[in-house]
Amino acid sequence: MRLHVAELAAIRDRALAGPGEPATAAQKAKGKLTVRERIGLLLDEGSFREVEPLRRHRATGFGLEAKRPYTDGVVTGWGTVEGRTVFVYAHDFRIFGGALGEAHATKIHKIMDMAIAAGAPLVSLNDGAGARIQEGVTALAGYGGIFQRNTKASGVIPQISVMLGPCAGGAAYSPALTDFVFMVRETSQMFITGPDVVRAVTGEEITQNGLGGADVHAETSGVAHFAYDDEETCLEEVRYLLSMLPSNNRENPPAHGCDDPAGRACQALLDLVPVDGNRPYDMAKVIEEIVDDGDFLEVHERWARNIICALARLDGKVVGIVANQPQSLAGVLDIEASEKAARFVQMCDAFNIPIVTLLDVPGFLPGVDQEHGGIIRHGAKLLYAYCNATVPRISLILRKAYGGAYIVMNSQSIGADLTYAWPTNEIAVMGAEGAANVIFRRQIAAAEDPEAMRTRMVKEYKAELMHPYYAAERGLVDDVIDPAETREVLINSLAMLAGKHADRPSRKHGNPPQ
Ligand SMILES: CCC(=O)SCCNC(=O)CCNC(=O)[C@H](O)C(C)(C)COP(=O)(O)OP(=O)(O)OC[C@H]1O[C@@H](n2cnc3c(N)ncnc32)[C@H](O)[C@@H]1OP(=O)(O)O
Repeated sequence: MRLHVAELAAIRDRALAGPGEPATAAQKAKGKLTVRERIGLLLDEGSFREVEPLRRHRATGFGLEAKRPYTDGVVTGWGTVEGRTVFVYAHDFRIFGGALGEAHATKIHKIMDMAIAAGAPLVSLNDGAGARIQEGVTALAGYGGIFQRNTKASGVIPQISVMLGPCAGGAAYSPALTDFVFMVRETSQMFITGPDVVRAVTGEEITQNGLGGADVHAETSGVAHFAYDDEETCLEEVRYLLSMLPSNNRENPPAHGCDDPAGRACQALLDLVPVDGNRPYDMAKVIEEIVDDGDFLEVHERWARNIICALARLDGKVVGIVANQPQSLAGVLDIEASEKAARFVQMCDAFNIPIVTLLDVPGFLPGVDQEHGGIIRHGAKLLYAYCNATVPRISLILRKAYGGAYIVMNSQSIGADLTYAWPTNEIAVMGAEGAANVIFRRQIAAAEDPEAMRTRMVKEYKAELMHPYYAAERGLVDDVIDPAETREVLINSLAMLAGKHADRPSRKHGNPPQ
Protein backbone atom coordinates (compact mmCIF):
# COMPACT_ATOMS: atom_id res chain seq x y z
CA MET A 1 0.00 0.00 0.00
CA ARG A 2 2.81 2.40 0.88
CA LEU A 3 4.27 1.95 -2.62
CA HIS A 4 0.89 2.76 -4.15
CA VAL A 5 0.51 5.79 -1.92
CA ALA A 6 3.97 6.99 -2.92
CA GLU A 7 3.07 6.58 -6.59
CA LEU A 8 -0.17 8.52 -6.00
CA ALA A 9 1.78 11.29 -4.27
CA ALA A 10 4.17 11.54 -7.23
CA ILE A 11 1.30 11.76 -9.73
CA ARG A 12 -0.45 14.35 -7.57
CA ASP A 13 2.75 16.39 -7.36
CA ARG A 14 3.02 16.37 -11.15
CA ALA A 15 -0.60 17.47 -11.51
CA LEU A 16 -0.16 20.20 -8.90
CA ALA A 17 3.08 21.45 -10.45
CA GLY A 18 1.28 22.22 -13.70
CA PRO A 19 3.00 22.75 -17.02
CA GLY A 20 6.42 23.84 -15.75
CA GLU A 21 8.55 26.84 -15.06
CA PRO A 22 8.68 28.58 -18.49
CA ALA A 23 4.88 28.62 -18.77
CA THR A 24 4.58 29.91 -15.21
CA ALA A 25 7.21 32.57 -15.88
CA ALA A 26 5.27 33.67 -18.98
CA GLN A 27 2.09 33.92 -16.90
CA LYS A 28 3.89 35.98 -14.25
CA ALA A 29 5.51 38.18 -16.88
CA LYS A 30 2.00 39.23 -17.93
CA GLY A 31 1.32 40.33 -14.33
CA LYS A 32 -1.01 37.39 -13.69
CA LEU A 33 -1.18 34.91 -10.80
CA THR A 34 -1.28 31.17 -11.39
CA VAL A 35 -4.50 29.26 -11.19
CA ARG A 36 -3.79 27.76 -7.75
CA GLU A 37 -2.63 31.08 -6.31
CA ARG A 38 -5.97 32.56 -7.38
CA ILE A 39 -7.98 29.77 -5.80
CA GLY A 40 -5.90 30.21 -2.64
CA LEU A 41 -6.86 33.90 -2.47
CA LEU A 42 -10.54 33.29 -3.19
CA LEU A 43 -11.22 30.53 -0.68
CA ASP A 44 -10.66 30.23 3.08
CA GLU A 45 -7.16 28.96 3.73
CA GLY A 46 -6.77 25.20 3.27
CA SER A 47 -10.44 24.69 2.38
CA PHE A 48 -10.06 23.75 -1.32
CA ARG A 49 -11.01 20.21 -2.29
CA GLU A 50 -10.15 19.52 -5.93
CA VAL A 51 -12.26 17.33 -8.21
CA GLU A 52 -10.71 15.45 -11.15
CA PRO A 53 -7.15 16.77 -10.77
CA LEU A 54 -5.96 13.76 -12.77
CA ARG A 55 -8.27 14.26 -15.74
CA ARG A 56 -6.55 14.29 -19.17
CA HIS A 57 -7.99 14.70 -22.65
CA ARG A 58 -8.23 11.82 -25.15
CA ALA A 59 -8.30 14.00 -28.26
CA THR A 60 -6.16 13.17 -31.27
CA GLY A 61 -4.65 15.07 -34.18
CA PHE A 62 -2.55 18.26 -34.38
CA GLY A 63 -0.04 16.63 -32.01
CA LEU A 64 -2.51 16.49 -29.15
CA GLU A 65 -1.64 12.83 -28.43
CA ALA A 66 1.76 13.98 -27.21
CA LYS A 67 0.40 16.78 -25.05
CA ARG A 68 -1.92 15.46 -22.35
CA PRO A 69 -1.37 17.53 -19.20
CA TYR A 70 -3.19 16.72 -15.96
CA THR A 71 -6.24 18.95 -15.24
CA ASP A 72 -6.64 19.58 -19.00
CA GLY A 73 -6.28 23.29 -18.32
CA VAL A 74 -9.02 23.79 -15.74
CA VAL A 75 -8.90 23.31 -11.97
CA THR A 76 -12.29 22.52 -10.42
CA GLY A 77 -13.54 21.88 -6.89
CA TRP A 78 -15.10 23.43 -3.84
CA GLY A 79 -14.05 25.17 -0.65
CA THR A 80 -15.42 27.78 1.70
CA VAL A 81 -15.65 31.56 1.87
CA GLU A 82 -16.23 32.80 5.42
CA GLY A 83 -17.11 29.21 6.26
CA ARG A 84 -19.80 28.78 3.57
CA THR A 85 -19.42 26.33 0.68
CA VAL A 86 -18.49 27.81 -2.70
CA PHE A 87 -17.76 25.91 -5.93
CA VAL A 88 -15.06 27.11 -8.26
CA TYR A 89 -13.60 26.41 -11.66
CA ALA A 90 -10.47 28.15 -12.84
CA HIS A 91 -8.83 28.12 -16.27
CA ASP A 92 -5.09 27.52 -16.43
CA PHE A 93 -3.86 29.74 -19.28
CA ARG A 94 -0.52 27.92 -19.21
CA ILE A 95 -2.24 24.89 -20.74
CA PHE A 96 -3.54 25.44 -24.31
CA GLY A 97 -4.09 29.11 -23.41
CA GLY A 98 -6.86 27.93 -21.06
CA ALA A 99 -8.86 26.95 -24.16
CA LEU A 100 -11.77 24.60 -23.64
CA GLY A 101 -11.75 21.07 -25.07
CA GLU A 102 -14.05 18.12 -24.39
CA ALA A 103 -12.41 16.91 -21.15
CA HIS A 104 -12.03 20.47 -19.87
CA ALA A 105 -15.71 21.14 -20.58
CA THR A 106 -17.00 17.99 -18.89
CA LYS A 107 -15.03 18.90 -15.75
CA ILE A 108 -16.81 22.27 -15.71
CA HIS A 109 -20.19 20.62 -16.38
CA LYS A 110 -19.64 18.32 -13.40
CA ILE A 111 -18.74 21.11 -11.00
CA MET A 112 -21.70 23.20 -12.16
CA ASP A 113 -24.05 20.25 -11.60
CA MET A 114 -22.55 19.77 -8.14
CA ALA A 115 -23.02 23.46 -7.27
CA ILE A 116 -26.68 23.38 -8.38
CA ALA A 117 -27.34 20.15 -6.47
CA ALA A 118 -25.60 21.41 -3.33
CA GLY A 119 -27.27 24.83 -3.56
CA ALA A 120 -24.00 26.76 -3.28
CA PRO A 121 -22.55 29.67 -5.29
CA LEU A 122 -20.35 29.05 -8.32
CA VAL A 123 -17.35 31.25 -9.02
CA SER A 124 -15.49 30.93 -12.32
CA LEU A 125 -11.95 32.29 -12.60
CA ASN A 126 -11.69 32.89 -16.33
CA ASP A 127 -8.37 33.06 -18.16
CA GLY A 128 -9.02 31.22 -21.39
CA ALA A 129 -9.05 31.62 -25.13
CA GLY A 130 -12.49 30.10 -25.77
CA ALA A 131 -13.12 26.92 -27.74
CA ARG A 132 -9.99 24.76 -28.21
CA ILE A 133 -9.43 25.06 -31.92
CA GLN A 134 -7.85 21.61 -32.32
CA GLU A 135 -10.96 19.89 -30.89
CA GLY A 136 -13.44 21.53 -33.27
CA VAL A 137 -17.11 20.85 -32.77
CA THR A 138 -16.60 18.86 -29.54
CA ALA A 139 -15.24 22.05 -27.98
CA LEU A 140 -18.25 24.01 -29.22
CA ALA A 141 -20.58 21.39 -27.78
CA GLY A 142 -18.72 21.70 -24.49
CA TYR A 143 -19.58 25.38 -24.38
CA GLY A 144 -23.21 24.64 -25.17
CA GLY A 145 -23.31 22.48 -22.04
CA ILE A 146 -21.92 25.34 -19.94
CA PHE A 147 -24.40 27.89 -21.29
CA GLN A 148 -27.28 25.52 -20.69
CA ARG A 149 -26.18 25.01 -17.07
CA ASN A 150 -25.57 28.77 -16.57
CA THR A 151 -29.18 29.32 -17.57
CA LYS A 152 -30.49 26.47 -15.41
CA ALA A 153 -28.60 27.85 -12.41
CA SER A 154 -29.78 31.42 -13.03
CA GLY A 155 -31.79 32.63 -10.05
CA VAL A 156 -31.09 29.36 -8.22
CA ILE A 157 -27.48 29.83 -7.05
CA PRO A 158 -25.37 33.00 -7.32
CA GLN A 159 -22.98 32.77 -10.27
CA ILE A 160 -19.94 35.05 -10.30
CA SER A 161 -17.49 35.36 -13.20
CA VAL A 162 -14.03 36.72 -12.52
CA MET A 163 -12.13 37.67 -15.66
CA LEU A 164 -8.40 37.29 -15.16
CA GLY A 165 -6.95 37.09 -18.67
CA PRO A 166 -7.84 37.45 -22.34
CA CYS A 167 -11.25 35.72 -22.62
CA ALA A 168 -12.57 35.14 -26.10
CA GLY A 169 -15.70 33.55 -27.58
CA GLY A 170 -17.39 31.15 -25.18
CA ALA A 171 -15.21 32.37 -22.33
CA ALA A 172 -16.98 35.72 -22.71
CA TYR A 173 -20.51 34.41 -23.45
CA SER A 174 -20.76 32.28 -20.32
CA PRO A 175 -19.95 35.19 -17.96
CA ALA A 176 -22.64 37.26 -19.69
CA LEU A 177 -25.19 34.70 -18.47
CA THR A 178 -24.03 34.97 -14.85
CA ASP A 179 -25.06 37.39 -12.10
CA PHE A 180 -21.84 39.37 -11.68
CA VAL A 181 -18.73 39.95 -13.80
CA PHE A 182 -15.47 41.11 -12.19
CA MET A 183 -12.49 42.34 -14.26
CA VAL A 184 -8.89 43.39 -13.62
CA ARG A 185 -7.42 46.40 -15.45
CA GLU A 186 -4.68 45.74 -18.00
CA THR A 187 -4.66 41.94 -17.62
CA SER A 188 -8.22 40.90 -18.40
CA GLN A 189 -10.22 41.34 -21.58
CA MET A 190 -13.51 40.03 -22.92
CA PHE A 191 -14.46 39.88 -26.57
CA ILE A 192 -16.34 37.70 -28.97
CA THR A 193 -13.45 37.92 -31.44
CA GLY A 194 -9.99 39.34 -30.77
CA PRO A 195 -8.31 42.34 -32.44
CA ASP A 196 -6.85 40.20 -35.28
CA VAL A 197 -10.29 39.06 -36.43
CA VAL A 198 -11.68 42.59 -36.02
CA ARG A 199 -8.90 43.93 -38.25
CA ALA A 200 -9.51 41.24 -40.86
CA VAL A 201 -13.29 41.73 -40.98
CA THR A 202 -13.81 45.46 -40.44
CA GLY A 203 -10.35 46.91 -40.97
CA GLU A 204 -10.45 48.52 -37.51
CA GLU A 205 -7.15 48.67 -35.61
CA ILE A 206 -7.56 48.23 -31.88
CA THR A 207 -5.65 46.80 -28.93
CA GLN A 208 -6.98 43.99 -26.74
CA ASN A 209 -7.64 46.48 -23.91
CA GLY A 210 -9.21 49.02 -26.24
CA LEU A 211 -11.56 46.36 -27.55
CA GLY A 212 -12.56 44.61 -24.35
CA GLY A 213 -10.53 45.76 -21.36
CA ALA A 214 -11.88 46.26 -17.84
CA ASP A 215 -12.58 49.99 -18.20
CA VAL A 216 -14.37 49.50 -21.53
CA HIS A 217 -16.70 46.93 -20.00
CA ALA A 218 -17.15 48.67 -16.64
CA GLU A 219 -17.84 52.13 -18.12
CA THR A 220 -19.06 51.80 -21.70
CA SER A 221 -20.62 48.42 -22.45
CA GLY A 222 -21.88 47.59 -18.95
CA VAL A 223 -20.72 43.97 -19.39
CA ALA A 224 -18.57 44.16 -16.21
CA HIS A 225 -20.08 45.02 -12.82
CA PHE A 226 -16.75 45.58 -11.07
CA ALA A 227 -13.20 46.54 -12.16
CA TYR A 228 -10.07 46.56 -10.01
CA ASP A 229 -6.38 47.31 -10.44
CA ASP A 230 -5.03 43.94 -9.36
CA GLU A 231 -6.09 40.34 -8.89
CA GLU A 232 -5.64 40.36 -5.12
CA THR A 233 -8.10 43.24 -4.59
CA CYS A 234 -10.47 41.75 -7.14
CA LEU A 235 -10.63 38.37 -5.38
CA GLU A 236 -11.00 40.05 -1.97
CA GLU A 237 -14.01 41.95 -3.34
CA VAL A 238 -15.49 38.70 -4.69
CA ARG A 239 -15.32 37.37 -1.12
CA TYR A 240 -17.04 40.56 0.11
CA LEU A 241 -19.83 40.18 -2.45
CA LEU A 242 -20.32 36.53 -1.50
CA SER A 243 -20.73 37.61 2.15
CA MET A 244 -23.84 39.56 1.05
CA LEU A 245 -25.48 36.80 -0.99
CA PRO A 246 -27.43 33.74 0.13
CA SER A 247 -26.08 30.35 -0.92
CA ASN A 248 -29.18 29.75 -3.02
CA ASN A 249 -32.68 31.06 -3.72
CA ARG A 250 -34.21 29.09 -0.84
CA GLU A 251 -32.15 30.95 1.76
CA ASN A 252 -31.92 34.51 2.97
CA PRO A 253 -28.64 36.42 2.71
CA PRO A 254 -26.48 35.96 5.83
CA ALA A 255 -27.33 38.45 8.59
CA HIS A 256 -24.63 39.88 10.83
CA GLY A 257 -24.69 41.37 14.29
CA CYS A 258 -24.72 45.17 14.06
CA ASP A 259 -23.10 47.75 16.35
CA ASP A 260 -24.63 50.69 14.47
CA PRO A 261 -27.82 51.54 16.44
CA ALA A 262 -31.04 50.89 14.53
CA GLY A 263 -32.50 54.11 15.93
CA ARG A 264 -29.48 56.29 15.01
CA ALA A 265 -30.74 59.71 13.92
CA CYS A 266 -29.39 60.73 10.50
CA GLN A 267 -29.06 64.46 11.25
CA ALA A 268 -26.54 64.91 8.41
CA LEU A 269 -29.31 64.23 5.88
CA LEU A 270 -30.89 67.60 6.75
CA ASP A 271 -27.89 69.36 5.21
CA LEU A 272 -26.79 66.83 2.58
CA VAL A 273 -29.80 67.30 0.32
CA PRO A 274 -30.51 70.84 -0.96
CA VAL A 275 -34.16 71.86 -0.75
CA ASP A 276 -33.97 73.40 -4.24
CA GLY A 277 -34.87 70.46 -6.50
CA ASN A 278 -32.55 71.68 -9.25
CA ARG A 279 -29.40 71.63 -7.17
CA PRO A 280 -27.26 68.51 -7.44
CA TYR A 281 -25.86 66.49 -4.52
CA ASP A 282 -24.18 63.13 -4.10
CA MET A 283 -26.73 60.39 -3.41
CA ALA A 284 -23.87 58.07 -2.40
CA LYS A 285 -23.40 60.25 0.69
CA VAL A 286 -27.09 59.85 1.54
CA ILE A 287 -26.77 56.07 1.31
CA GLU A 288 -23.61 56.17 3.42
CA GLU A 289 -25.46 58.06 6.14
CA ILE A 290 -28.39 55.62 6.23
CA VAL A 291 -26.79 52.15 6.06
CA ASP A 292 -24.90 50.22 8.74
CA ASP A 293 -21.45 51.74 9.39
CA GLY A 294 -21.68 53.72 6.13
CA ASP A 295 -20.65 50.58 4.27
CA PHE A 296 -22.05 49.59 0.88
CA LEU A 297 -20.97 47.80 -2.28
CA GLU A 298 -21.87 49.60 -5.48
CA VAL A 299 -22.69 47.38 -8.45
CA HIS A 300 -21.90 48.81 -11.90
CA GLU A 301 -20.42 51.86 -10.15
CA ARG A 302 -18.92 53.36 -13.29
CA TRP A 303 -21.66 52.53 -15.81
CA ALA A 304 -24.93 54.53 -16.00
CA ARG A 305 -23.82 56.70 -13.10
CA ASN A 306 -27.18 58.50 -13.03
CA ILE A 307 -28.52 55.59 -11.02
CA ILE A 308 -26.91 53.84 -8.06
CA CYS A 309 -27.41 50.13 -7.40
CA ALA A 310 -25.79 48.93 -4.21
CA LEU A 311 -25.81 46.16 -1.65
CA ALA A 312 -25.65 47.23 1.98
CA ARG A 313 -26.87 46.21 5.41
CA LEU A 314 -29.58 47.73 7.58
CA ASP A 315 -29.48 46.47 11.17
CA GLY A 316 -27.22 43.64 9.96
CA LYS A 317 -29.57 42.45 7.20
CA VAL A 318 -28.70 42.75 3.51
CA VAL A 319 -30.73 45.14 1.36
CA GLY A 320 -30.48 46.19 -2.26
CA ILE A 321 -30.59 49.94 -2.79
CA VAL A 322 -31.69 51.57 -6.04
CA ALA A 323 -31.25 55.35 -6.02
CA ASN A 324 -31.24 58.18 -8.55
CA GLN A 325 -27.95 60.09 -8.58
CA PRO A 326 -28.77 63.82 -8.98
CA GLN A 327 -25.13 64.74 -9.57
CA SER A 328 -25.04 62.75 -12.81
CA LEU A 329 -27.45 63.82 -15.59
CA ALA A 330 -29.67 65.19 -12.80
CA GLY A 331 -30.56 61.59 -11.88
CA VAL A 332 -32.68 61.14 -15.00
CA LEU A 333 -33.69 57.65 -16.17
CA ASP A 334 -32.22 56.77 -19.57
CA ILE A 335 -31.66 53.55 -21.50
CA GLU A 336 -28.58 52.43 -19.60
CA ALA A 337 -29.87 53.42 -16.17
CA SER A 338 -33.08 51.48 -16.82
CA GLU A 339 -31.15 48.37 -17.89
CA LYS A 340 -28.76 48.59 -14.97
CA ALA A 341 -31.48 48.96 -12.36
CA ALA A 342 -33.73 46.32 -13.97
CA ARG A 343 -31.03 43.65 -13.78
CA PHE A 344 -30.23 44.63 -10.19
CA VAL A 345 -33.88 44.49 -9.10
CA GLN A 346 -34.20 41.04 -10.73
CA MET A 347 -31.07 39.81 -8.95
CA CYS A 348 -32.31 41.07 -5.59
CA ASP A 349 -35.69 39.44 -6.12
CA ALA A 350 -34.12 36.12 -7.16
CA PHE A 351 -31.94 36.01 -4.04
CA ASN A 352 -34.41 37.23 -1.41
CA ILE A 353 -32.82 40.65 -0.94
CA PRO A 354 -35.35 43.36 0.06
CA ILE A 355 -35.20 46.48 -2.11
CA VAL A 356 -35.07 50.06 -0.85
CA THR A 357 -35.63 52.66 -3.59
CA LEU A 358 -34.51 56.25 -3.03
CA LEU A 359 -36.19 58.59 -5.51
CA ASP A 360 -35.08 61.97 -6.76
CA VAL A 361 -35.91 61.70 -10.44
CA PRO A 362 -36.88 64.39 -12.96
CA GLY A 363 -38.25 61.79 -15.39
CA PHE A 364 -37.08 59.83 -18.42
CA LEU A 365 -34.44 61.51 -20.59
CA PRO A 366 -36.12 63.06 -23.65
CA GLY A 367 -34.41 63.01 -27.05
CA VAL A 368 -34.17 61.42 -30.48
CA ASP A 369 -31.25 59.17 -29.50
CA GLN A 370 -33.16 57.80 -26.54
CA GLU A 371 -36.38 57.24 -28.49
CA HIS A 372 -34.61 55.63 -31.44
CA GLY A 373 -32.46 53.62 -29.07
CA GLY A 374 -35.59 52.05 -27.62
CA ILE A 375 -36.05 53.86 -24.30
CA ILE A 376 -39.63 52.57 -24.33
CA ARG A 377 -38.62 48.91 -24.21
CA HIS A 378 -35.56 49.52 -22.01
CA GLY A 379 -37.57 51.55 -19.52
CA ALA A 380 -40.18 48.79 -19.62
CA LYS A 381 -37.50 46.36 -18.40
CA LEU A 382 -37.25 48.29 -15.14
CA LEU A 383 -41.02 48.53 -14.83
CA TYR A 384 -41.35 44.80 -15.45
CA ALA A 385 -38.61 43.97 -12.94
CA TYR A 386 -40.25 45.97 -10.16
CA CYS A 387 -43.76 44.75 -10.94
CA ASN A 388 -42.49 41.18 -10.84
CA ALA A 389 -40.48 41.47 -7.61
CA THR A 390 -42.02 39.77 -4.59
CA VAL A 391 -39.33 40.65 -2.03
CA PRO A 392 -40.12 43.46 0.46
CA ARG A 393 -40.08 46.75 -1.46
CA ILE A 394 -39.88 50.16 0.20
CA SER A 395 -39.69 53.52 -1.54
CA LEU A 396 -38.58 56.86 -0.16
CA ILE A 397 -39.11 60.06 -2.16
CA LEU A 398 -36.44 62.59 -1.18
CA ARG A 399 -37.32 65.43 -3.51
CA LYS A 400 -38.90 65.22 -6.93
CA ALA A 401 -40.50 62.21 -8.58
CA TYR A 402 -42.04 63.06 -11.91
CA GLY A 403 -44.12 61.28 -14.50
CA GLY A 404 -43.45 57.76 -15.76
CA ALA A 405 -40.18 57.63 -13.85
CA TYR A 406 -42.12 58.03 -10.59
CA ILE A 407 -44.39 55.11 -11.48
CA VAL A 408 -41.57 52.88 -12.75
CA MET A 409 -39.39 53.36 -9.70
CA ASN A 410 -41.39 51.26 -7.28
CA SER A 411 -44.43 53.48 -6.80
CA GLN A 412 -47.22 52.28 -4.56
CA SER A 413 -49.38 51.57 -7.60
CA ILE A 414 -46.95 48.94 -8.94
CA GLY A 415 -46.69 47.13 -5.66
CA ALA A 416 -44.36 48.92 -3.26
CA ASP A 417 -45.12 47.59 0.21
CA LEU A 418 -44.47 50.95 1.84
CA THR A 419 -43.82 54.42 0.44
CA TYR A 420 -42.34 57.25 2.47
CA ALA A 421 -41.51 60.81 1.52
CA TRP A 422 -39.46 63.61 3.00
CA PRO A 423 -41.19 66.97 3.48
CA THR A 424 -39.32 68.18 0.38
CA ASN A 425 -41.12 65.69 -1.89
CA GLU A 426 -42.69 66.87 -5.11
CA ILE A 427 -44.64 64.18 -6.97
CA ALA A 428 -46.21 65.26 -10.25
CA VAL A 429 -46.73 64.42 -13.89
CA MET A 430 -43.87 66.79 -14.69
CA GLY A 431 -42.04 69.84 -13.30
CA ALA A 432 -44.19 72.94 -12.78
CA GLU A 433 -42.52 74.92 -15.60
CA GLY A 434 -43.14 72.16 -18.15
CA ALA A 435 -46.68 71.59 -16.90
CA ALA A 436 -47.59 75.29 -17.11
CA ASN A 437 -46.19 75.52 -20.63
CA VAL A 438 -48.52 72.72 -21.73
CA ILE A 439 -51.79 73.41 -19.96
CA PHE A 440 -51.65 77.23 -19.92
CA ARG A 441 -50.10 77.59 -23.39
CA ARG A 442 -52.98 79.69 -24.76
CA GLN A 443 -53.23 82.01 -21.75
CA ILE A 444 -49.44 82.57 -21.80
CA ALA A 445 -49.42 83.29 -25.55
CA ALA A 446 -52.39 85.69 -25.30
CA ALA A 447 -51.06 87.60 -22.29
CA GLU A 448 -49.74 91.11 -22.59
CA ASP A 449 -46.66 90.03 -20.63
CA PRO A 450 -46.20 86.29 -21.43
CA GLU A 451 -43.30 85.86 -18.99
CA ALA A 452 -45.22 87.35 -16.08
CA MET A 453 -48.19 85.14 -16.98
CA ARG A 454 -45.94 82.06 -17.15
CA THR A 455 -44.49 82.82 -13.70
CA ARG A 456 -47.99 83.27 -12.26
CA MET A 457 -49.23 80.00 -13.80
CA VAL A 458 -46.21 78.05 -12.58
CA LYS A 459 -46.83 79.36 -9.08
CA GLU A 460 -50.51 78.47 -9.29
CA TYR A 461 -49.77 74.95 -10.52
CA LYS A 462 -47.24 74.42 -7.74
CA ALA A 463 -49.59 75.63 -5.04
CA GLU A 464 -52.42 73.41 -6.30
CA LEU A 465 -50.67 70.15 -7.20
CA MET A 466 -47.09 70.13 -6.04
CA HIS A 467 -47.15 70.64 -2.32
CA PRO A 468 -45.48 67.93 -0.26
CA TYR A 469 -48.69 66.67 1.32
CA TYR A 470 -50.70 66.22 -1.88
CA ALA A 471 -49.76 62.51 -2.19
CA ALA A 472 -49.99 61.87 1.56
CA GLU A 473 -53.54 63.27 1.66
CA ARG A 474 -54.50 60.76 -1.03
CA GLY A 475 -52.77 57.81 0.66
CA LEU A 476 -50.23 57.51 -2.15
CA VAL A 477 -47.41 57.83 0.35
CA ASP A 478 -47.77 56.04 3.66
CA ASP A 479 -46.11 58.77 5.67
CA VAL A 480 -44.08 61.95 5.39
CA ILE A 481 -41.01 61.56 7.60
CA ASP A 482 -38.26 63.71 9.04
CA PRO A 483 -35.07 62.87 7.07
CA ALA A 484 -33.29 62.26 10.38
CA GLU A 485 -35.69 59.34 11.05
CA THR A 486 -34.91 57.64 7.74
CA ARG A 487 -32.70 54.83 9.04
CA GLU A 488 -35.01 53.98 11.92
CA VAL A 489 -38.12 54.01 9.71
CA LEU A 490 -36.52 51.78 7.06
CA ILE A 491 -35.22 49.26 9.61
CA ASN A 492 -38.53 49.16 11.40
CA SER A 493 -40.46 48.71 8.15
CA LEU A 494 -38.12 45.97 6.87
CA ALA A 495 -38.51 44.10 10.16
CA MET A 496 -42.29 44.19 9.71
CA LEU A 497 -41.94 42.91 6.12
CA ALA A 498 -39.46 40.13 6.97
CA GLY A 499 -42.14 37.46 6.70
CA LYS A 500 -43.63 38.79 3.46
CA HIS A 501 -44.96 36.12 1.15
CA ALA A 502 -46.45 36.90 -2.24
CA ASP A 503 -48.07 34.43 -4.62
CA ARG A 504 -48.13 34.90 -8.36
CA PRO A 505 -50.47 33.20 -10.83
CA SER A 506 -48.99 29.96 -12.16
CA ARG A 507 -47.20 30.30 -15.52
CA LYS A 508 -44.21 28.85 -17.31
CA HIS A 509 -42.46 32.21 -17.29
CA GLY A 510 -43.23 35.78 -18.22
CA ASN A 511 -42.20 37.40 -21.46
CA PRO A 512 -40.18 40.40 -20.28
CA PRO A 513 -39.32 43.24 -22.67
CA GLN A 514 -35.83 42.80 -24.18
C1 LIG B 1 -17.86 29.22 -28.36
C2 LIG B 1 -17.12 29.72 -29.56
C3 LIG B 1 -15.73 30.17 -29.26
O1 LIG B 1 -15.26 30.14 -28.16
S1 LIG B 1 -14.89 30.75 -30.59
C4 LIG B 1 -13.47 31.45 -29.90
C5 LIG B 1 -12.21 30.76 -30.31
N1 LIG B 1 -11.10 31.46 -29.74
C6 LIG B 1 -10.47 32.50 -30.35
O2 LIG B 1 -10.79 32.94 -31.42
C7 LIG B 1 -9.29 33.09 -29.62
C8 LIG B 1 -7.99 32.77 -30.29
N2 LIG B 1 -6.88 33.19 -29.47
C9 LIG B 1 -6.53 34.47 -29.36
O3 LIG B 1 -7.08 35.37 -29.99
C10 LIG B 1 -5.35 34.76 -28.49
O4 LIG B 1 -4.69 33.55 -28.19
C11 LIG B 1 -5.76 35.45 -27.17
C12 LIG B 1 -6.91 34.72 -26.46
C13 LIG B 1 -6.18 36.89 -27.46
C14 LIG B 1 -4.56 35.43 -26.19
O5 LIG B 1 -3.44 36.00 -26.83
P1 LIG B 1 -1.99 35.87 -26.17
O6 LIG B 1 -2.05 36.29 -24.75
O7 LIG B 1 -1.05 36.58 -27.05
O8 LIG B 1 -1.67 34.31 -26.13
P2 LIG B 1 -1.26 33.35 -27.35
O9 LIG B 1 -2.00 33.73 -28.57
O10 LIG B 1 0.22 33.27 -27.42
O11 LIG B 1 -1.84 31.95 -26.85
C15 LIG B 1 -1.21 31.21 -25.79
C16 LIG B 1 -1.26 29.74 -26.17
O12 LIG B 1 -2.62 29.35 -26.24
C17 LIG B 1 -2.88 28.77 -27.53
N3 LIG B 1 -4.24 29.14 -27.90
C18 LIG B 1 -4.77 30.35 -27.96
N4 LIG B 1 -6.04 30.29 -28.33
C19 LIG B 1 -6.32 28.97 -28.47
C20 LIG B 1 -7.50 28.26 -28.83
N5 LIG B 1 -8.66 28.89 -29.02
N6 LIG B 1 -7.41 26.92 -28.93
C21 LIG B 1 -6.28 26.28 -28.66
N7 LIG B 1 -5.13 26.90 -28.29
C22 LIG B 1 -5.18 28.24 -28.23
C23 LIG B 1 -1.86 29.41 -28.44
O13 LIG B 1 -1.67 28.59 -29.57
C24 LIG B 1 -0.65 29.45 -27.53
O14 LIG B 1 -0.13 28.14 -27.45
P3 LIG B 1 1.44 27.89 -27.30
O15 LIG B 1 1.80 28.48 -25.96
O16 LIG B 1 2.09 28.61 -28.43
O17 LIG B 1 1.57 26.41 -27.34
